[in-house]
Amino acid sequence: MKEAIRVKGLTYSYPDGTPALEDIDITINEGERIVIVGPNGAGKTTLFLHLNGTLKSQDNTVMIFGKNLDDMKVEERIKEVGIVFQDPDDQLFMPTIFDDVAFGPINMGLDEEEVKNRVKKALSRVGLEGFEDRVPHNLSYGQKKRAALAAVLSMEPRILILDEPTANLDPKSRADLIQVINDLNNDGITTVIAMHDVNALPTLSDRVYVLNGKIVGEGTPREIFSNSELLKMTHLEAPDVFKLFKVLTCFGYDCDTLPMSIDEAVEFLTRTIESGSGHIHLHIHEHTHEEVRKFLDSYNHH
Ligand SMILES: Nc1ncnc2c1ncn2[C@@H]1O[C@H](COP(=O)(O)OP(=O)(O)OP(=O)(O)O)[C@@H](O)[C@H]1O
Repeated sequence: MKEAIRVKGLTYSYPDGTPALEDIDITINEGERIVIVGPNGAGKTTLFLHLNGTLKSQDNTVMIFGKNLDDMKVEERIKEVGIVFQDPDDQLFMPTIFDDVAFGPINMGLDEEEVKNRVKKALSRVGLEGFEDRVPHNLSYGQKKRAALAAVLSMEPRILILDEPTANLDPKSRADLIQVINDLNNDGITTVIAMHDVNALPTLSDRVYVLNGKIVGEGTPREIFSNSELLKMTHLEAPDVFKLFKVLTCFGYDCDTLPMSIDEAVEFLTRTIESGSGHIHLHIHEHTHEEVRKFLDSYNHH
């Protein structure tokens, strides 16, 4: 498997002396879906700015598809790594959506026909067909988020980095955007996402890095959310579904199979019911109120 991103020993402090990253080691393979979680100020944005070369690192600290990022020209970098920032207003600054989505391809020196094709394709990928002449400022927040994604997709990067893609979206827009991101990943794009939304996290990641200035944890979503020490240390919460099922079934059930998302919960319940043996037995009543209380408290204190 090809390595898409390798970060080795990345340490960074801002010019005013604020330390942001310490000795970061990360390896991401092509096609992986990675989520980076961590509290506010953990260094997620700073890390992302190193991954597209906006912030400079030492030689060979950041390798993109085996090449030292600092040796790559801007045109080469934007073909490999696209970043969608948290606030779409940071990315939409032209008079029309067409201009915004065409901006990257034009700067890549593509001809007019190819620019038009790319804009059309990118807008269609995010469900904004026909939005070419719209004024970015007048779009809804959810539409702006999708337009900002289209403005990056039009450069057809092999690695897509998204900072808080699901923040402040209504449930339908959130689900739609998750689908778009997963479709892009299915087409082979490596996705690296920073998010606080732990409920959406399992639907967007194969592997998680927990960042808190340093990398303090790495593993599958299940490994991360089963590690209560790590959750406590980083003030992270497990997804609601996982917490709920843990409370309902942990007493006597195999915690390794507990669902982490609504989809997994539906699958889990269907499987359990169909298996016949399957009484989703609420063992809670067999335990004292005090035990259950303690269990819930251990979560609430994160
Ligand atoms: N331009 C800057 N100058 C000085 N310090 C900065 C600058 N940008 C960020 N920092 C500091 O670097 C640290 C990491 O910030 P960063 O924005 O990377 O965290 P984050 O994980 O993205 O946070 P959030 O979840 O709130 O978006 C913080 O202490 C922050 O105050």
